[in-house]
Amino acid sequence: MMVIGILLAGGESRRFGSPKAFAQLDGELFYEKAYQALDAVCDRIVIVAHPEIQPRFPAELDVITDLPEFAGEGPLAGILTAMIEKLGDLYVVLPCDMPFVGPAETEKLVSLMDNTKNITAIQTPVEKVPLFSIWKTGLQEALRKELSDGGRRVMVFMEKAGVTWLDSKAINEDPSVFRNINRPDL
Ligand SMILES: Nc1nc2c(ncn2[C@@H]2O[C@H](COP(=O)(O)OP(=O)(O)OP(=O)(O)O)[C@@H](O)[C@H]2O)c(=O)[nH]1
Repeated sequence: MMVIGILLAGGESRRFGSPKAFAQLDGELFYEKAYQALDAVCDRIVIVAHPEIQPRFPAELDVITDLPEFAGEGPLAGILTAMIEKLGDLYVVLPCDMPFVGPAETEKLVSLMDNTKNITAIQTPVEKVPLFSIWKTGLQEALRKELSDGGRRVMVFMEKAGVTWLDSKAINEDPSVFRNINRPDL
C-alpha cells in the first residue's frame, strides 16, 4: 500500500497578503507543520506549490507545480497534479493553511477512513472541512473531466465521487484545530 501525502500550497494567499506556506506559528513555518502531519502517515509527500514560491522550499523536498492546463485553478488542480505525478493507492490531502493539524490528527483520520467510499473527510459542528481528507486512487479521470468542464468547487466534486464526512470529534474534540487560516489576524 503506497500512501502519498499531497501538501497543497498552490494558492495565491491574496487574503493573507503573503504566501501562507511560509507564515510562522510557534517558530515553525506553516508548510513544515503540514509536512510533519503528513509524514506520520505517508510513504512519500509531494508539495504542489505556486510557481512563485517553489524555489523557497528546501531542495530535498519534492515540490511540483500544477499541470499547465489547470494551473491556478484551485485545490482540485493541485490534487489532480499530484495524483498524476505520483502513483499511489491512497492520497492524504492537507492544505498548507491548517497549521493546527498534526500527526495525531492525520493518524486518526487514516485509522477511521471509510473504505467503501472514494473520499473520507471531516465535518465540525459548524462546517465541512474538505481539504483535510483521504482520497483513493482511480479518481484521476473524473477529476480531469471536472476541471475540463470548468468545475472548481472541491465539495461538489467530492459529493459526485462519493464521500464520507466523519464527525471531527472522533479525531479531535476541539473543532478549532481544523480551522484554516485565510487572513493574518486569524
Ligand atoms: N496546487 C494548488 N493549490 C491551491 C490552488 N488554489 C488554492 N490552493 C491551495 O488550497 C488551499 C486552500 O486555498 P484558499 O485559502 O482557498 O486559497 P488561496 O489562494 O491560498 O488564498 P486566497 O488568495 O486568499 O483565496 C491552500 O493550501 C492553497 O495553497 C491552486 O490553484 N493550485
